[in-house]
Amino acid sequence: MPDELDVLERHPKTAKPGEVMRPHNLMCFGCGAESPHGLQLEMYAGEGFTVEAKMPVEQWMEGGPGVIHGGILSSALDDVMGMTPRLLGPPGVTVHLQVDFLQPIPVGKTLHLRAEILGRQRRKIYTEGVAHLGDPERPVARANGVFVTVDVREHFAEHVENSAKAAEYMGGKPQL
Ligand SMILES: CCCCCCCCCCCCCCCC(=O)SCCNC(=O)CCNC(=O)[C@H](O)C(C)(C)COP(=O)(O)OP(=O)(O)OC[C@H]1O[C@@H](n2cnc3c(N)ncnc32)[C@H](O)[C@@H]1OP(=O)(O)O
Repeated sequence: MPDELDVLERHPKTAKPGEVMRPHNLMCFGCGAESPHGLQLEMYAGEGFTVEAKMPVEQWMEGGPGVIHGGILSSALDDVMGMTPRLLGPPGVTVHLQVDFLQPIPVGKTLHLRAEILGRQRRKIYTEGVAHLGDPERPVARANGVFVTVDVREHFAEHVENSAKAAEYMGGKPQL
């Protein structure tokens, strides 16, 4: 993370602490409530520059026998960290993701996910994510992500027709 950082300020219209945050997109693999094969994470704004979510570790998420697949865990951390730019204003897309897997995460447990903005410089938002199984003092994974804010209309213009929600997005009435 660079030394010279911008001042962080919560956007006046962002969710207040304890409120649910709108999904990136109803079909988002991480947070989309209509994504049929997705994680369907419900995210809550926390205090300061934080976002929280809980994810039951289900059988279909298995990687090694009885434990979560690392890619599923990475996706969940990516998406929770990826929600934090919304606390400041425009959404950001992941440009860098790093995950440390500290402990095996058993199927049947509930994963507690928390992301926090560490700093911002221009369009770059530096974040960290932590996962635990109920005891915040015993993290099972840690992550860092860098997100770059984008003008969503411009950024997705070339690809939005591939979305399952293309008609709504292109009709100018996105159901976010
Ligand atoms: C119509 C539809 C409505 C839909 C409404 C939905 C809205 C909701 C959307 C949100 C969705 C999120 C979903 C979850 C998170 C994903 O899953 S996102 C998916 C994976 N990520 C991607 O596809 C991003 C691919 N990358 C890109 O498209 C381009 O790299 C970007 C991000 C647009 C940046 O390109 P650019 O605009 O040309 O900017 P660029 O100057 O290259 O970089 C900007 C700054 O970032 C830095 N940077 C770039 N890459 C890196 C890197 N890898 N590491 C560190 N720094 C970097 C640059 O050095 C530069 O820094 P400064 O010059 O300011 O110091």
